[in-house]
Amino acid sequence: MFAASFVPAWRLCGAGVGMTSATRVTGTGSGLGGSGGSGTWSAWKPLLALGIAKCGRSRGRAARGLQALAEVVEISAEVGLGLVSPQGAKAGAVLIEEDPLLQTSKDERLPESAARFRTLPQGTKQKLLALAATPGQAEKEVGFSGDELRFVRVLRTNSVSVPGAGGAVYKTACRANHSCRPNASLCVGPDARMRLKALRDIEPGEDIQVSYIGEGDLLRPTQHRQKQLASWGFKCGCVRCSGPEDTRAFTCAACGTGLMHYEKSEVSGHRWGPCSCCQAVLPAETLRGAEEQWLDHVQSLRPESQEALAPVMAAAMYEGLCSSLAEGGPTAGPALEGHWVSAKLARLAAEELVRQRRYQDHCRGILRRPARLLPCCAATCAAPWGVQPRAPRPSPPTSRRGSWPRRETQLRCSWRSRRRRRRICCRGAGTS
Ligand SMILES: C[S@@+](CC[C@H](N)C(=O)[O-])C[C@H]1O[C@@H](n2cnc3c(N)ncnc32)[C@H](O)[C@@H]1O
Repeated sequence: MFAASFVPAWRLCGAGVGMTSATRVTGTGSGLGGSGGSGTWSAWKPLLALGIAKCGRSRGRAARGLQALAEVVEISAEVGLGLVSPQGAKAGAVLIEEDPLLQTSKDERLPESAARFRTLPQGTKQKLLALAATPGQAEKEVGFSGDELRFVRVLRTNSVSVPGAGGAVYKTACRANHSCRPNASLCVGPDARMRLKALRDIEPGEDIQVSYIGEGDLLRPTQHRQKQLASWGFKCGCVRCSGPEDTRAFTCAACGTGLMHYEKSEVSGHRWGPCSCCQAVLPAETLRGAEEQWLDHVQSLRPESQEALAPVMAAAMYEGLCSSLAEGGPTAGPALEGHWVSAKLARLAAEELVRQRRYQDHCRGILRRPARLLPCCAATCAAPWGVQPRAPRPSPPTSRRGSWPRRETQLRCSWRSRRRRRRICCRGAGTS
């Protein structure tokens, strides 16, 4: 069905530093040549200066002569246009608030969308056609030409999924470019109104970047993320994609405390590096085998028949992982704060704990792990389960035996002993 494939679901995700941008022409409207990579710029100058000024709550700002929180600027010939924050913003600030130019329904097919496009007012058509349009699979574009072909491509490139409905396209928010460490997030309500929110403090002049892929994918290794992004027709060069791999670290089986990071190198090939603590090197096959085993475990949580059970099983697996890492042993495991498998298990486990309406404090502890792995997740990780990241802690237990449930106590103990061992190890390394 068309709707499932075209809505690229720019899902919500977290913060971090953005991609560096090259040339920047801050938008007063006159500076753009035709090199944005997306076509009909000349018909479309006013967008450049609009920033937040035309969107909902920002009307007041514009009237008071305040600067926009987000402006559309030219980033580079390759990237095209993008959003920038001229005066910076605090975490949680709404940078843009706007209604869609066009909404599509859930099971709508391309010909139906194209038919609807034909009936739109000329002004709306122009605004839609001015958005970026990545060529897609030729077979899906058969039968379209001219403006309709461009419109179909605009839909594919810019459509944002609306909860419980189909997709929607926005005039300004759709100018946000992607980063695997985004600093902003697209939040769309069931009414399709878009709020682009800062996930962390944004510096004046910094690019505003969102993630086009879901949080689950965002936690996964570079190669996986690049594959997901291929349909937008660019190779992501963000700090995470061009820097060291941050989601495939294993704990060292030799010392039980250090980490072995997966190193990306086009020249010498990809490999796991030596232990950060004892410098031991493990054969690549050992680590690959261990990783595949854990991937199988996670895959086994997938089948729909067991969907309801998945969080329960994940909680048990996560608990097992925590204790095996705490105990050390002959097999290395995916690091709690450095491997996407642990992060995924942690999130599913937290889901289960929230479902049980127990272990709220413990659950926040678990959620902090993927958040540390990818700090941008801190805000959004908690949201789906209604856990407020900054909710007050419950009063401490009177005695460990007394009020804390057994599982909680066990996990806390194993984490604590692991932390203690790491401290000892680091002290040892420092003095030798
Ligand atoms: C939704 S549009 C974003 C706005 C677009 N840059 C424009 O000029 O309107 C998505 C397109 O922007 C470009 N893009 C987004 N993020 C990018 C990135 N990190 N690196 C290179 N190109 C990117 C790609 O061409 C992608 O298909």
